[in-house]
Amino acid sequence: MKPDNISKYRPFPPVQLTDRTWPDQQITSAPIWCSVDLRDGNQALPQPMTVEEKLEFFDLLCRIGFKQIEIGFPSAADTEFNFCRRLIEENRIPEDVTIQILVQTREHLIRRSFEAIKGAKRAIVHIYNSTSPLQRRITFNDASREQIRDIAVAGAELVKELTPTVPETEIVLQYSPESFSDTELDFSVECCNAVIDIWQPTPDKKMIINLPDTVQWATPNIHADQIEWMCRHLHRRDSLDVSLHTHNDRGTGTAATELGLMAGADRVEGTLFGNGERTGNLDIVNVALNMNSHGIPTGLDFSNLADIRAVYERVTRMSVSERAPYAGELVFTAFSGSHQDAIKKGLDRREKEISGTPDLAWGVPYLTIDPEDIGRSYEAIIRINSQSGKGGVAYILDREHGFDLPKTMHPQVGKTIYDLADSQAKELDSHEIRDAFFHHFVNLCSPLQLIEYELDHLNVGEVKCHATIIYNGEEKRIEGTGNGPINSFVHALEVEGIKNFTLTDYRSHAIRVGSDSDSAAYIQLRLDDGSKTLWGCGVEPSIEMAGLKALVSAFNLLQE
Ligand SMILES: CC(=O)SCCNC(=O)CCNC(=O)[C@H](O)C(C)(C)COP(=O)(O)OP(=O)(O)OC[C@H]1O[C@@H](n2cnc3c(N)ncnc32)[C@H](O)[C@@H]1OP(=O)(O)O
Ligand SMILES: CC(C)C(=O)C(=O)O
Ligand SMILES: [Mg+2]
Repeated sequence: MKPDNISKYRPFPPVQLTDRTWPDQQITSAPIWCSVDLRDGNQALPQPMTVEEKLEFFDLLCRIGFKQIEIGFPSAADTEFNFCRRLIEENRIPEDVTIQILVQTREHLIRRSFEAIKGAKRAIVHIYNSTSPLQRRITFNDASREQIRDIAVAGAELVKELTPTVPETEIVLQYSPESFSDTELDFSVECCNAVIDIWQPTPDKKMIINLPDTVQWATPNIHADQIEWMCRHLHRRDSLDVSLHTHNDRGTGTAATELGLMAGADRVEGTLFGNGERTGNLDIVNVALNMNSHGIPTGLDFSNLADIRAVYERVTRMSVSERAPYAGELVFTAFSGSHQDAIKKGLDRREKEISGTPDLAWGVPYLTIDPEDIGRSYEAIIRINSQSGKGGVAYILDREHGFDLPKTMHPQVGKTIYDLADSQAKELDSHEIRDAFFHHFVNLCSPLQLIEYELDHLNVGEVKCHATIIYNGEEKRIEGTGNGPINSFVHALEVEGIKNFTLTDYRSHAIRVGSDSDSAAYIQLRLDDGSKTLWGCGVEPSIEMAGLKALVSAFNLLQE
């Protein structure tokens, strides 16, 4: 921001609430959720959804588990009205779902809204008028508090009068002092209480008071103070569902909602992935999965978040940011080595500990939830670039290709792969990593190549190996004896005068992924002068041949 322009902004005044209790509260259960995707989300789209797209989105919201869905502003336009009619006339609203419609507290719009909901089994009629000093002064031309309260009262009375005109519909009433976030609290409560006094809700027939953070002017703690203050001063608190509706102007929609719940709210309005006016509405996916991550069930099913996101992106023509919590492309991806190392260790440890303890507490560094719980896979967790470490490379080779590299081989392979990523200045995908691993470590054949070998079993624990090799371009037959195939082959090389190493470690296993008939063997050799110790790998259908090829690979690497 231009420094000279700072002086035109003012701090937001704190709420006088010294005995606030919300900081000590914990969220222990889910609120009532209401999706406003089809209204607040839709009204903020450069190209609003068509009726067909809204129908598809409505079905998606029902599948996710929303029981309250604001379907639009039917009095605003024919498309909105017709959408409402189609839902009702085509019987598309599930028994346990209540539609909600929004309307300004203006007579002709309220009347039209009642026409829109005719025939619905249940509907929330949501009326609003703006209440803040800024809106009173600017939008309503210096209207007084009384004039604004009278708009709310007139709207509430008209809704009360029209309710009997739709006897087949169970009407739930909702009032929002729009721009609540910068309205004086005593005036917000005056408007709300005036409406409550007209509608006279009871604990058995509650109404909804929605307190919108229409524009976020203040920090989330102030929002929480406002909600706690309202909960203390609203009439008939036990007959109300107090509802939150945060936007995200300061990037704190989620925080404001979570603190608002701690402050006593019962209900949350928001949208999938935070679509909505300006910086958006509250992202319900975010808040609901945050709750799940603390073990709180929410009634919303995001177990296949990728499919939900795909429908959302197609019908809204918006996109989910790569860093969006839970849903973003990169949020379960660790690029840096220390993260990769910790995640691999965490997942490995969990795999070992989980048997017999299916509800073992989740505890993997850097991952707040198990990606599998929202339909994302472990394969995508770690990606490799020049910032990656040995742990990540080993993880990919293990999880995606079935190579369980010996621990002391990790630094050698990791360095080779991330040097490659660095030199190519790009991220390597899992197949490129496998290819690079094969190119640099597996079945190497220069300067030494093993063409074939046979074994004669001489005595117990003694074998003779006959092998055909090519060494420095020259084909030779060699022979040696030992206590096993590798040992006898090493002696054959010794007899030929091309052994300049000591075998220091050996490991083999069947490959778990892909070509499952193959075995992998790893051999570590140390040069006789002690200057190098390196691992090589062999991959073959026969475990014996894999071992010999691993030895040849390590030998070749020592000669570089
Ligand atoms: C924060 C939110 O998201 S609120 C929801 C906002 N969403 C929408 O408005 C989407 C749908 N709305 C629309 O399409 C249109 O606004 C309509 C069709 C509903 C109404 O259209 P119009 O009446 O032609 O225009 P518009 O909305 O600009 O009306 C402004 C007038 O209504 C008045 N007004 C606005 N809200 C209210 C209210 N709740 N009660 C009484 N008057 C109101 C304004 O003061 C203004 O009055 P003025 O003309 O005397 O200055
Ligand atoms: C209509 C109201 C609830 C609204 O969308 C807002 O204030 O943001
Ligand atoms: Mg809004």
